[in-house]
Amino acid sequence: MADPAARCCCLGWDFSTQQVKVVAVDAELNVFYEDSVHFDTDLPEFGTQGGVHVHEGGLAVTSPVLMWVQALDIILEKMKASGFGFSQVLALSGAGQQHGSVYWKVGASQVLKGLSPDLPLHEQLQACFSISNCPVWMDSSTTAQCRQLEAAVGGAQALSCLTGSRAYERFTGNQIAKIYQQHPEAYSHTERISLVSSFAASLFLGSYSHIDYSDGSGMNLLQIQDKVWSQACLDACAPHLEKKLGPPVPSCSVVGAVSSYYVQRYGFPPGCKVVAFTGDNPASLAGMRLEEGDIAVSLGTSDTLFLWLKEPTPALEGHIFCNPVDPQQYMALLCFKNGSLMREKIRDEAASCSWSKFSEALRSTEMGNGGNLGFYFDVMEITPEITGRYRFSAENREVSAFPRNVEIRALIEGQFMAKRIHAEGLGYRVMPKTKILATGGASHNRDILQVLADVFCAPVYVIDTANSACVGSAYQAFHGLAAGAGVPFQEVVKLAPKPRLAATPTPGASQVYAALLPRYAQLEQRIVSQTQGLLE
Ligand SMILES: O=C(CO)[C@@H](O)[C@H](O)CF
Repeated sequence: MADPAARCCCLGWDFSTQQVKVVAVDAELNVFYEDSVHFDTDLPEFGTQGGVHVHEGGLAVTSPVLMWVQALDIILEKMKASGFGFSQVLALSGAGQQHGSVYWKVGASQVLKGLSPDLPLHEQLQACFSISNCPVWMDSSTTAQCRQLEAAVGGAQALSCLTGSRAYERFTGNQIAKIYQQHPEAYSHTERISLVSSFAASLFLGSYSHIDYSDGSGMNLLQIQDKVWSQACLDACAPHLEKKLGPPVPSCSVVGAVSSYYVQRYGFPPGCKVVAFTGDNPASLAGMRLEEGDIAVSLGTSDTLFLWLKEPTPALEGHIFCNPVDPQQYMALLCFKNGSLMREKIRDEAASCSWSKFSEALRSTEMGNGGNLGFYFDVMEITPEITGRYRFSAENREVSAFPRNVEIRALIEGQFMAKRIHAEGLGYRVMPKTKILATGGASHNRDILQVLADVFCAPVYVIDTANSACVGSAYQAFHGLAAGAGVPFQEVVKLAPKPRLAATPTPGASQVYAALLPRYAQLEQRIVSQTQGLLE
């Protein structure tokens, strides 16, 4: 790492599920410093596993808010000990795990405002939270509250049209409703409710930071078209909620400057700006520098799609958020649970546990797989809700098995056709300038990427997203400094390292999949209907 002591820079923070991470990015958009604090190993006194506590019954999942505070103390002390040049920091921004919520006790704002630079944060904020263990995105204990919210606004689709998603257990409005119902005292002693992102920004500001439009879209409370809280949703969750949330702001807003605590204790410049923090996924979209028409595919345990949308079509699956880098546009997330574990199972069954044999099978079978289509959901799929394996011949006749090589291609073509069909269901359209950015384990397999390029008929680039939320936050900090002059995000980040081209569409791919995609969609709907017992 180059000398971190004397380079003008912006900091990007990520308060994620398992750690707090920071990167420093210089004016040429090079990352020259990074550090992290892992909750389980660096703060063992909190007794978390994977940064969380899973409570009895496995539905309620929380994290101790003071663990997050103390992690910030530790990482700042590590940076100080390494001689980091805090005086060169022009601005900072950050990300937080989405949907989690923090409950500031009445009077906490005065403590935040008057922090003594002689003491660490966690010693001074001990009594500032009305809820010590914050619900996080892994919580699924609010099904009743989800049904109540949907009923209050006219149903699941109505809620999706209003807030970008139907009700989900992890979404913050439902979590707040549960706390109001089960801990009314704590709720009444709460003067401010933050997301993890705006909580982290508040620590730097020394006052309550606003919730940004993008992370606020993950609450089932924000009207994503008008960018204001939905009074119907607020009222359905808990009383006086608008006052406790404060007004939402655009994600590239400068929300203030670091408090004197950071100037005196660490040497930050008094004018160091704080740009609104946002959710980890919106920050990752910024870090990947997605543009209109692009799609990012994270090929991991679950496969996650990040979409840039101009005109969203809210649905009963997936999530539409306000776009973090262009307030007039949107982004969407689609999660496919049967990702790499499904690919590994078929590799073991049909390619003798060998990725090279798996790749050989893809190279030795034609695009379109002779019209054979497969659906492989060994765990209950999210998008859509199906489980089981289904195979169909070119004549749409269900068959019990495919030859090994056909099975392998049917899995990969099916996974990617599903992604394209459901992305288009949310309003996504492949455009002439579309780039597909691939990341995650399977993005190292060029033959898998070739199928992705063919199904989408678009070039596939590979990027390293290890620090995408942090790097995206640092880019947002630079963008917040420039946005005052109306400089668009893409202009601010044009010097950033470029992704590497990995695959381009095979000639004729467009015709092959134009024929297969509607068949795949019809067969998928047939399976959904059968699964839901709607067919006799
Ligand atoms: O729940 C999620 C998105 O909706 C997760 O990706 C969390 O943001 C992870 F922190």
